[in-house]
Amino acid sequence: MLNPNLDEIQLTKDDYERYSRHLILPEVGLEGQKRLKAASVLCIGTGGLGSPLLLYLAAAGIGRIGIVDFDVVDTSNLQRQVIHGTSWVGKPKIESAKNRIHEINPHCQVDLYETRISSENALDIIRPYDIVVDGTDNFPTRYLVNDACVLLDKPNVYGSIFRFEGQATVFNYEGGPNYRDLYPEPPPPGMVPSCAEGGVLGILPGIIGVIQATETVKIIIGQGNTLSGRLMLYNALDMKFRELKLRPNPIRPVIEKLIDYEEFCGIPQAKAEEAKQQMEVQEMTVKELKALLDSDAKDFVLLDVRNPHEYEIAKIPGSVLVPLPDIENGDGVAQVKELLNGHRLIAHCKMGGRSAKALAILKEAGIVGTNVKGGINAWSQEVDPSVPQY
Ligand SMILES: Nc1ncnc2c1ncn2[C@@H]1O[C@H](COP(=O)(O)OP(=O)(O)OP(=O)(O)O)[C@@H](O)[C@H]1O
Repeated sequence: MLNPNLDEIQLTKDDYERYSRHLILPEVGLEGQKRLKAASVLCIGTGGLGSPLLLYLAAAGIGRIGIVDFDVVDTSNLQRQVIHGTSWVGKPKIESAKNRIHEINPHCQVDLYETRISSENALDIIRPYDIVVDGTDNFPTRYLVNDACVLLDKPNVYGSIFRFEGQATVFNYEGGPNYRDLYPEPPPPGMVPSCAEGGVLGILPGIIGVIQATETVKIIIGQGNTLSGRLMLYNALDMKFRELKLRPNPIRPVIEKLIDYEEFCGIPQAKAEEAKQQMEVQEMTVKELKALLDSDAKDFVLLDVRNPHEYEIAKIPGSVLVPLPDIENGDGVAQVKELLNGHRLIAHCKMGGRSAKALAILKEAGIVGTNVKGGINAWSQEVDPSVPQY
């Protein structure tokens, strides 16, 4: 239970009406509603998870909400980031969120931090708030938010989503476990694909984000059993919830200060590897590819290494599909050899990364090819706007 000193907190006439369905719940009542009004919550990330949880925290009557994000609203966000509307595309997410929050509840104080939370600013940003809700989508930020919450002794309400599955829990609450008890080590860089690569059902963050909002409200009003010590797992396809027990690791290293989390998660090393891989393959622009396709040249094969369902969405005329996973497991290498039959190889994917990887594998099998810079997205932007970007 937070904010036990409620002497200074009064509800207005509008508050009584607005929160009447809370006030008649004995578990919330006047005292609980005052606690919500006195509370301050920092939401990091205003994307898939941040959107629904901010809507409900604002509607519930949280007195002060801080929002951290550096990004602008993109059209591809609108399928799940329901706090943002079409007219906000291209504008800062935090401004869009504040606008919508004040539409729902003008009494909520909203503090904006248009920045990437980092080891340099995290403690100053988090310190003034009672609870932190993590709505971000990457490992360095999750370890950073965890460690900052441990150092400042703040509860950290966690959620994450991918494709059709999500998880949620409460870290660092009343002596309970934290993120490092669940994941002592980050996964090897590149092993866990992002939602931008793997996709996500738009409704999924709504479910997980609303669970995060529920846990936040329960901590504030001191009711029910929180998810502290329990990791809730949700599968939307099976429509099943499961639970894992989490315990503080007795030999977990003590967190004494914030570190370089990009380095901890091996990201500079992964980027250097990727850059090296890309430098080692020959490249061509989409305009050069267009000129080649329009010419009489017939001495090449244009290989598309995306997945079959991406090929369904958009394709470059004349391209042949051999997905990267097939090349990785070896079957695709034989297929490419057969396709080439003495012709030269040009490869592309969505943005150029997967085709560079495919070409690096093929090179080891003695097949040298050229990568199309920027992939089909660049083709759509620079050559043929009728090809959809996704
Ligand atoms: N270190 C950070 N500081 C502040 N905001 C962050 C940080 N890391 C991630 N975020 C924000 O967290 C949100 C994560 O949400 P989500 O993954 O749904 O959105 P997205 O990045 O717009 O999605 P996509 O990658 O599919 O385009 C994003 O708005 C992102 O800008």
